[in-house]
Amino acid sequence: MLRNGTASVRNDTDTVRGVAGYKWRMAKLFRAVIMGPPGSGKGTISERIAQRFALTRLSSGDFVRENIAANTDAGVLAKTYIERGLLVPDHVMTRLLLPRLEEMTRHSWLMDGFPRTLAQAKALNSTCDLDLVISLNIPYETLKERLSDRWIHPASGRVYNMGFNPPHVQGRDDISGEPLIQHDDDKPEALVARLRHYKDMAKPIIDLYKSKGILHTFSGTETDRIWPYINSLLSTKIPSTSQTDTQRIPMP
Ligand SMILES: Nc1nc2c(ncn2[C@H]2C[C@H](O)[C@@H](COP(=O)(O)OP(=O)(O)OP(=O)(O)O)O2)c(=O)[nH]1
Ligand SMILES: Nc1ncnc2c1ncn2[C@@H]1O[C@H](COP(=O)(O)OP(=O)(O)O)[C@@H](O)[C@H]1O
Repeated sequence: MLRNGTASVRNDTDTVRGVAGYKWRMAKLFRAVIMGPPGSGKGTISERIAQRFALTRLSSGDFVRENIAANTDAGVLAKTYIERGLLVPDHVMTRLLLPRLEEMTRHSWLMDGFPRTLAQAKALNSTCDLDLVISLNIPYETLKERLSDRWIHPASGRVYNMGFNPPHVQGRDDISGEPLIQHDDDKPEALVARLRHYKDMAKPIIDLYKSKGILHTFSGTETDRIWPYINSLLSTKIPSTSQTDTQRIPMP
């Protein structure tokens, strides 16, 4: 259920009476979060989930970049932190993200990159009821190998790995043909600190979702081997019409 003042849609099957006396059944919506350390495959798996289950894929990093590009107040503020390699403060992130989620009353979605702190998890919790949280548990050595081989198309956020999913033309984005770049913080020396930071921040969030009974953890070294488990879990959880907002059906 989205719980802001204006938007309010039950996050379960609901019926409303429409014009001309039809009853409409609101299809059940599905809201999920994917968590994991840097390089754990959140982006790669989110993309697969979004395609397979027709969910809207949301990325906090994309929201931040959009706001920076559009010069919104929150974007201008966020930029000052990102330029210093810092996380954006909780109150700025929630100001950026929660109104967008509240607009998505008719969509099923999967969020990548938020919440990253317990305060964010609590703010999200007060806005909507999550159905499921996926947590990826990937060994450090695997993360190190993957990230040292990761190339990004900065404008779109498309991600490549020279072994796993290389671009068609080396060093170039498949869609735009623009050059790919490597992030400094994907280098091994920065990675140890990033992973430690992730563990510290994620633990209370994971505990929270565990206590709510919505946490599902997947461990392994290869996305292709983890994916079938995620796929079969979601197949049991996501209604086939997840993206449909309403269906007109005869009701007794
Ligand atoms: N070799 C190998 N590479 C993989 C596998 N799964 C994903 N990758 C690659 C794609 C990327 O280059 C890199 C990291 O994957 P993602 O960008 O999907 O990870 P994530 O979104 O968690 O990272 P982030 O939080 O954005 O730093 O590893 C795999 O099973 N094997
Ligand atoms: N939930 C969040 N809390 C705080 N800052 C965030 C959050 N999500 C994104 N950001 C900011 O936006 C930047 C880009 O995010 P993202 O694309 O997820 O990249 P990365 O995985 O490299 O951190 C982050 O480095 C951080 O400064």
